[in-house]
Amino acid sequence: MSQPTGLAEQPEVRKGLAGVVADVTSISKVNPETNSLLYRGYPVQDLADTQPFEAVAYLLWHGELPTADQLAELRATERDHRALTDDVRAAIDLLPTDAHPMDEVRTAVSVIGAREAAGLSALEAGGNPEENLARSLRLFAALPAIVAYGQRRRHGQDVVAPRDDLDYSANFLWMTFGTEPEPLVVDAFNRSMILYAEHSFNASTFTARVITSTLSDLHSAVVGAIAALKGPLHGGANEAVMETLAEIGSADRVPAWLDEALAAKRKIMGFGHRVYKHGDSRVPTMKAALDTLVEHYGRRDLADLYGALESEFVERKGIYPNLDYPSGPAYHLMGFDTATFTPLFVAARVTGWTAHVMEQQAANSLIRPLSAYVGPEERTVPR
Ligand SMILES: CC(=O)SCCNC(=O)CCNC(=O)[C@H](O)C(C)(C)COP(=O)(O)OP(=O)(O)OC[C@H]1O[C@@H](n2cnc3c(N)ncnc32)[C@H](O)[C@@H]1OP(=O)(O)O
Ligand SMILES: O=C([O-])CC(=O)C(=O)O
Repeated sequence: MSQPTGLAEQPEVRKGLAGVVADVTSISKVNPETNSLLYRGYPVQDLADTQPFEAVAYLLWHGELPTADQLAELRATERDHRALTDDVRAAIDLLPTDAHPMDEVRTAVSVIGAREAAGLSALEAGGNPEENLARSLRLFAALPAIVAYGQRRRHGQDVVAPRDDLDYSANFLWMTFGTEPEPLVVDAFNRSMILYAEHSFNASTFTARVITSTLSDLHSAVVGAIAALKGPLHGGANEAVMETLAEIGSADRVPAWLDEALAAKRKIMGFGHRVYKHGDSRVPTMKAALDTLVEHYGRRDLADLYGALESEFVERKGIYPNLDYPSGPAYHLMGFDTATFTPLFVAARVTGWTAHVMEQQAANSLIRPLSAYVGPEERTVPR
């Protein structure tokens, strides 16, 4: 066996692209020093306090908040495309009922993409800015019915038709549970959608931009982004948080559980972040929404467990919760299955992903980094 190439001769490698600035963006600014997150210049917590999610989607796509007329127009189009279509339902129904809901959502977006690009060459499918804006809005409108049907199918329940008298968040909850949602729950859900909508060059968004950079189409980029988001180091953490809390069971068991988990070098899901090292800017807003739900549903036990794990882990490791930590239990209290949590993240993040797809298309350069080769030197093939 020939010797591997000497590492000493290699250029500097930034493992995981940590600290690498890959491009510019005007969509959001993550600032770990001030622990702030801006969407198009607006603090995310202020958007969560004041805006419906549809207005934030508009902001991410267009760069400005909508006027009343622009919001009404967006909402009218959203209503036109919110029902589960037959092709998507048939594709989901082909999957095992215990398929992971992220696989259902990924498949559903693939089906929509094939429908939208039917008859187009790969180059044509890339589309122009106007077509991609329209595709983004239709996909945003279609996702709630897909996520809601996924949860219902696992419980042997049929589709609930959308209601035109309800806005995006209330209708999402209606299609999932088939009951009129309470305003307090709608408000907490709306906040979670806004907080999850966008976060600069995270792994799934970067995946979408890599795919877009090859001149592939918007739906292909979103399918790739969904695949990246599924992983527990990224969006899949909100699901894993709930599993962790269920495994621990109660607040008094936290210290012993943590002793074992840390001795086994387990990652504690919902804690830590590649960019924020002193706390995630979105956590206080989502934690406040969780507190409201805890109060509403009378679940002090869950709040105690949540608080005990947070304070014990922060004290021992100095690693803080990320957005997935409060959103997991919040979605649980709203009545979502644990496996549905990451698809909810998809429904929110599709706004940020598609905004990045359009930004990438507007100033494209093929994303193709270099690698430092550490395999065998050139050698002769045995004959
Ligand atoms: C919406 C989102 O996507 S937010 C992220 C959601 N993901 C999670 O919650 C998964 C749990 N967290 C993690 O795995 C990490 O914190 C990540 C992947 C999010 C960030 O990772 P990185 O920036 O690469 O940091 P890295 O993994 O190198 O961690 C640095 C050190 O802190 C430790 N650490 C970081 N997070 C955790 C954690 N959640 N539990 C235990 N230890 C942790 C690492 O083991 C490492 O320790 P070491 O230096 O002794 O090896
Ligand atoms: O930014 C990241 O790396 C992960 C994250 O918090 C997100 O995508 O919301």
